[in-house]
Amino acid sequence: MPTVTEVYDDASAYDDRDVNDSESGEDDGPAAGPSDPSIATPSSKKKKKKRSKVSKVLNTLKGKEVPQVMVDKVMEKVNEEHGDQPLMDEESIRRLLEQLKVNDVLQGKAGLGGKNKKDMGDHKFWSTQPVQQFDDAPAEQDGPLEPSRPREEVRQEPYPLPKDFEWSTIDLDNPAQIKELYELLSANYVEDDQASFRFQYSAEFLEWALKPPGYHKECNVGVRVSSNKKLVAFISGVPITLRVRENRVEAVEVNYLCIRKKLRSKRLAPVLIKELTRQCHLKGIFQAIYTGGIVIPTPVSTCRYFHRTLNVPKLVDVKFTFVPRNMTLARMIRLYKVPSTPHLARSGLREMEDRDVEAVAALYSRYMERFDLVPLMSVDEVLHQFMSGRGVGEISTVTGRRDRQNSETHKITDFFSFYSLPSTVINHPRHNLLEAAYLFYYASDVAFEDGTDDRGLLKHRVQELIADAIIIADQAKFDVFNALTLMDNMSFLSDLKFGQGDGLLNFYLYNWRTKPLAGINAVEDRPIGRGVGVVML
Ligand SMILES: CCCCCCCCCCCCCC(=O)SCCNC(=O)CCNC(=O)[C@H](O)C(C)(C)COP(=O)(O)OP(=O)(O)OC[C@H]1O[C@@H](n2cnc3c(N)ncnc32)[C@H](O)[C@@H]1OP(=O)(O)O
Repeated sequence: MPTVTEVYDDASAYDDRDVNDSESGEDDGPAAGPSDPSIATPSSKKKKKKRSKVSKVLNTLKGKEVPQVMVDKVMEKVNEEHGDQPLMDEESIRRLLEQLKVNDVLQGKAGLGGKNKKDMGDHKFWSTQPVQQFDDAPAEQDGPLEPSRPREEVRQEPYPLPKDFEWSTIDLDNPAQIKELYELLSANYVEDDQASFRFQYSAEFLEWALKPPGYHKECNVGVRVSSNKKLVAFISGVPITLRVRENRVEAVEVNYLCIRKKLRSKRLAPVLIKELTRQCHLKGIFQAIYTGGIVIPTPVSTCRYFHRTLNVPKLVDVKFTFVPRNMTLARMIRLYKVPSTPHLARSGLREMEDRDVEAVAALYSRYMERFDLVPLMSVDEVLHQFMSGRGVGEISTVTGRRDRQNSETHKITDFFSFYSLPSTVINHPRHNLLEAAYLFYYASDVAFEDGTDDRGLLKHRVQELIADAIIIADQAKFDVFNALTLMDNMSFLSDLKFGQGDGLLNFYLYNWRTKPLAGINAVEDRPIGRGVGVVML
């Protein structure tokens, strides 16, 4: 990983251009689709007619999947008779179709991106689990779906595996075993719908993610082929203390469920999940949090991925994004150009250090009160989450202002953090790796001043912080900066030129009932995005 230190040091090279400024003139529409679909026609009557035509075409498509061929067909239909002045561009149409899909999913009608094509009621495994089912009434009261049990009432022997396979606890203190896990995930973990990109967690990153304070080694559950001991499946759970609305919940964060491609669709996943659940029960843990692109019973919230383009030529080359019709590559490069030095370098932005950890922990705890689903972190956990990931691609910064009483000391007022998670570019002649940065946690004490939301002060501050995160990521040669519609992210995504992605991430709670939390939809008193305050690695 390139280091970022020189970025902070080079404050003299401070570039005063606002990261929001489009240098390419007013006609430079957003390239990767941050804007709402627009219909640019002069007369309102004409507009109405055209809109109804658009909705007619779109309505016929409700509930279906959105392959490229369909986008092309709709584009052709919507734009026919409009010659040089198309009503809607490709990206807008795709997004509208995606939106229809989202609505269907939320209504339980359809799966996403072909990931679960079966009927939503037909979940042989999940219908037996203590999770909210699709047709359950919204939870009146928060709490567990089934009671915790004493250790002696928990099944003592492992679940049976198909013959030829055996259980294997992955020892994270053994570099050879971490390497085996890395190899399993590199070849078999999460891919996008088109199988163009696959997450590539490094071995060091996995070690960091799977060894937080108090982790249980038995919760790294592997499956091997008995004859040759090859690792073919894995699931993990690390301890996490959650606040779900007003309840404190001791849980595990489940991640890295993976089965070798050749062994898919053999109902091995439910066995892995049950075995991990058993291990957790033996430790006295009866709740879990997990995320996934798949829709199963029942998301407590759904967030969308947004992407801030950095390396335009590469992203176009690998087809992560495309040059829209009304744009050239050169204009797109100008549009996404970022300054060379963080703006806050002047006000003390620097890498986080051990001495900051207590202040960051306090700032984090107070800031996270803004959301309904958050990890509660001890000082040790803050140390682990924001400092121990350093060598493996995590970048954490703090900024602050001088203490009024003592001009020598700084008071930490803000922090932000992001991490590196590259993806393998599958079958590309020139590029092997997409270097992606993912926004992690951040906080600002501006949130604690009265009326800051009304005056837009917090929005402004968070925007400054994330603009700097983008600059640092750009300097560190990341190709793209990703964020989800959670925490306060909605307040900067569009201004900082994030484009809406195809991917949705569903959040799930195991054995905990609560009403849906704000994600892509607002919920009661919470605006869009502001329910979820959990970022999973
Ligand atoms: C108290 C402690 C509790 C701890 C446990 C809490 C729960 C944790 C839950 C796990 C959180 C994981 C968080 C992450 O890591 S999310 C990342 C998931 N991993 C990947 O996407 C990597 C690539 N894919 C694969 O390796 C396989 O396709 C996997 C392993 C995902 C499924 O393998 P396969 O494709 O060969 O399927 P099957 O025939 O064995 O089994 C089919 C059954 O499995 C259900 N299924 C499929 N995918 C998922 C999924 N992502 N979450 C939950 N359930 C899933 C599916 O609905 C069906 O059940 P039902 O619909 O018929 O009922």
